[in-house]
Formats: sequence, C-alpha cells, structure tokens
Amino acid sequence: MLRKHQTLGEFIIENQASFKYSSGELSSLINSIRLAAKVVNYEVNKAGLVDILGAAGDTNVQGEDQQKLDVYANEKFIQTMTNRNIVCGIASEEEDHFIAINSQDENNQNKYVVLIDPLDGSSNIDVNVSVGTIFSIYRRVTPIGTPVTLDDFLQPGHLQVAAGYVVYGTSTMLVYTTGDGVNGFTLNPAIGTFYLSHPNMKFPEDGRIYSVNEGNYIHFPQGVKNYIKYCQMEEGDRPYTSRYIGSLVSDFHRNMIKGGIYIYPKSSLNSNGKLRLLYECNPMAFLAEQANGKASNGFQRILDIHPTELHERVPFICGSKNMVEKCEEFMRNAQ
Ligand SMILES: O=P(O)(O)OC[C@H]1O[C@](O)(COP(=O)(O)O)[C@@H](O)[C@@H]1O
Ligand SMILES: [Mg+2]
Ligand SMILES: [Mg+2]
Repeated sequence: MLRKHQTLGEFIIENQASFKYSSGELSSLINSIRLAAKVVNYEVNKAGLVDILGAAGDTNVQGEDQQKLDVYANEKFIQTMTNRNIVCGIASEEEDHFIAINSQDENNQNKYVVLIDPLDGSSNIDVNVSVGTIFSIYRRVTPIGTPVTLDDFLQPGHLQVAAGYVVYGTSTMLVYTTGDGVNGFTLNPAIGTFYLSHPNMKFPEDGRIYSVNEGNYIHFPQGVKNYIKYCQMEEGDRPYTSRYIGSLVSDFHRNMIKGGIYIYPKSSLNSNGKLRLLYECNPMAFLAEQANGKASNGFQRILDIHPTELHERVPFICGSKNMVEKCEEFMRNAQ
C-alpha cells in the first residue's frame, strides 16, 4: 500500500511480500543501494570543495577517461554490497570483468547479481549539472553455491527482478521498480532519509519534449533525422521543445514526469550507439515499461534483446509510448 511520505525503509519492508522470491534478500540489497547512494550523494554535493573533480587518469573498458567520481562511486557501491554479503556477483560499467562475490562457497546462498552504472552523466560532473547512478538486479541462473558465470549477467532485460536509478540533482531521488510499478523517493538531507514523494510514476502517453544530441545529427540514420524534423515542424502541437542534459538519468527522469522521448541512435560515429545494454538500457527500459512508457532500439523491444557481451552497446529510444512509436514508424519507413 502506498502512503505519501512513507520512508523508503518502511516501503521496502511493507512491499517485500509482493516480491516473487521474497526472502528478505532483495530488500537487503535495495537497502544497501540506498546506503551507498547516500554516501555518494554526500561526495557529489561537495564536489567543488574536495579533490573529486576531474579525470582519475585511467581509461575504462569503454575507452572513456574515468572521472574521479566514476571511480569513487564504483568503489562505494561495490564495497557496500560486498561487505554485506548479499550478492553473489556484480558487474559494473567501470569494471572490465564481472566480480564473483565468494560465490563458489557452498554456504553462499545469495541468489542475486547486480549490474551498475555507478556514475551516469560523467561529462557533467565538473560543471555542476545533475548526474546519476543506475542499477539492475537479476536472479542468478547458475546453481546457488557454485561460481557465478557470464551467463548470470547476460540475461535479457525482461528477466530483471528490480531496476532503478539515483539522480543527484536539485534534490536527490531514488526511483525504482520490482515489477510492480515505479516509485520515487526524495532524500531529506537534514536527516538522511528517503521519503516517498512520487508514488506510482507514469510516463504521459504523449509529450512535447525530445532529448537527443543534435550535434551528431549529420551522422544519424535517415529515419531518426526524419523524426527530428517531424518534432521541429510547425504543425498541430509541434514544434516540440528540445531538452538534452547529457545525463541519461536526468533526461529520462524529466521526460517521465513531463512526457518526452530520449534518443541515442546508432550513427556513422558509433555503429551501435553509445549506451550500454546491461548497465543503462535494460534498467531504464524496465522502468519505462513499468511506467507505461516504451523502449526499443528502433525495431526491437530492448527487454527482448539477448545480450552477448558484458559491455555491448545498443541504439536506445525511450519515453512516452506514442512518441517512441512515432519515431519507430519513421525508422521503419526510412529502411
Ligand atoms: O555526450 P553524448 O555523446 O551526447 O552522451 C551523453 C550520454 O552519455 C552518457 O553520459 C553515458 O553514460 P556515462 O556517463 O555513464 O558514461 C549518458 O548519461 C548521456 O545520456
Ligand atoms: Mg551512463
Ligand atoms: Mg557511468
């Protein structure tokens, strides 16, 4: 039962029974993500005052310069979950390989693996624009008490048991689903508690916001170009408004509240687009569908894609159902 201003802790306990495999393990896992989010939030908030801005000096498996806050957030989320022995494996956008958490120990009865984008929107860290964290949780497919394998991570998105994000913005929010709708909790920094502020979040079926990096326009597939032109035409309730923060979490969050579409297509620059299927697209697609929205690569439902690599990228179109379908229509017609 949803009660406004219920704390996240209360919500997790009261909704535990609705989890298909409820044994309290998933509750503990979400609680540990809540804790790590608060620790990272504290560091993000004082980013200009401490030595946490700028590059860390290394390049990650994505070929990107790791930011100090990428590294910090990665450590905090992994540590917090590992120290509590509540997962059997973790995969991160910032780690080359998945991490097995003493899963070969037959006493390790943990059944969940977690995939995270510890810091989303890295290009915005140094310029004080909102950033986020994204998480995705699956039930392992290999037998409990045996070493986790790649198969435990390469599962199609529709098998997620939970997914969510934290947005470190004007306020800090944790938004998540366990397959029973999407709820948003706002952190009261004075007492360090998340409160239910956005119960049962839903994408409006239609919206008037499009979010795409138009700087790459000339490299986009013709169908996407045609859809962007459609958004800009003087007709009916158009032109739509262009809003692009450059942090997937923040653009998604705004579009879920106001109605809109986010597009990161493939292009002649990135043959599969930029966003990572496991750490970014699957969790956001699960949230979108749970909030009456839609997510595809233009032709296929994101949640039906069978992953083949830990760090694979896919074209990503996500948001208000009718807007995504319109974009898909333009892409089909341009084939
Ligand atoms: O600068 P671009 O190419 O438009 O890319 C912005 C996109 O890349 C991302 O920053 C990728 O995420 P990371 O910051 O986690 O690498 C998204 O959050 C954002 O939507
Ligand atoms: Mg990201
Ligand atoms: Mg990231």
